[in-house]
Amino acid sequence: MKYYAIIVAGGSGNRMQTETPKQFLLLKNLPVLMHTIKAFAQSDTQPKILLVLSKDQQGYWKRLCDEFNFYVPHEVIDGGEQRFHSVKNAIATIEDESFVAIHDAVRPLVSKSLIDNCFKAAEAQGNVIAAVQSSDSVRMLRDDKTSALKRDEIYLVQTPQTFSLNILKEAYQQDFADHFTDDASVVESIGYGINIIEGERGNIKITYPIDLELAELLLKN
Ligand SMILES: Nc1ccn([C@@H]2O[C@H](COP(=O)(O)OP(=O)(O)OP(=O)(O)O)[C@@H](O)[C@H]2O)c(=O)n1
Ligand SMILES: C[C@](O)(CO)[C@H](O)COP(=O)(O)O
Repeated sequence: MKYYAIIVAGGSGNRMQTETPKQFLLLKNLPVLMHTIKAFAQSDTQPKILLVLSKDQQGYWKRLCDEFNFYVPHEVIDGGEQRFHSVKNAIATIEDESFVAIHDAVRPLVSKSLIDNCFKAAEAQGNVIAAVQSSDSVRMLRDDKTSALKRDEIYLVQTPQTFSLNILKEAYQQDFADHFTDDASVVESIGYGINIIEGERGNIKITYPIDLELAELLLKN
């Protein structure tokens, strides 16, 4: 069986509000994206790495690779307008029967074991996404009223999100919809049930400046 990892790094990081997009910011003296790619390269599964970058950031990435002597093999693919389109562009380049893990470039603390367990579980069940249960109480706002939700029924979704290629090819033929915030929502909308594997509390997504500070603290030397 063949294995692929699609690392999506085609975003502009508006919420981070830094001039340099967050995937290139330094985390313990190495760009965030290099930590993420290394995690996949060091996994037992050894997936082929497809890196999605917006066209206008590809030159910058090449210069960073030279500067940091970063030689992990990977193929660069053009990003799209939304995360959905970036993933779709990468899927279009894969042809062989395979399992594909899709991962946010800005989740650099993902462990090798979570990556391997996601591939194993997806092979057994067709798809799996990493998620953790909420440790906070949760409320829903609807029509100006808030109401409590049952916390143990709520999962906070992470990546990797891992699928067989044929499921992804079918799902990503759809037009984009605003509620497609991750790959599971795209796959679910054509009728597949989504399986969950226990994620990692440390597998944070760098979204706001405080997340980068947290990642610095969490990253082992
Ligand atoms: N057109 C896009 C948008 C996002 N992403 C990637 O999807 C991941 C999760 O997205 P998010 O955290 O929202 O990143 P940004 O879109 O860059 O951030 P923001 O929403 O704050 O602008 C990131 O690794 C991001 O680079 C992508 O590949 N292509
Ligand atoms: C895919 C994701 O990381 C799962 O939590 C998340 O949905 C990405 O959302 P964003 O708004 O693109 O950051």
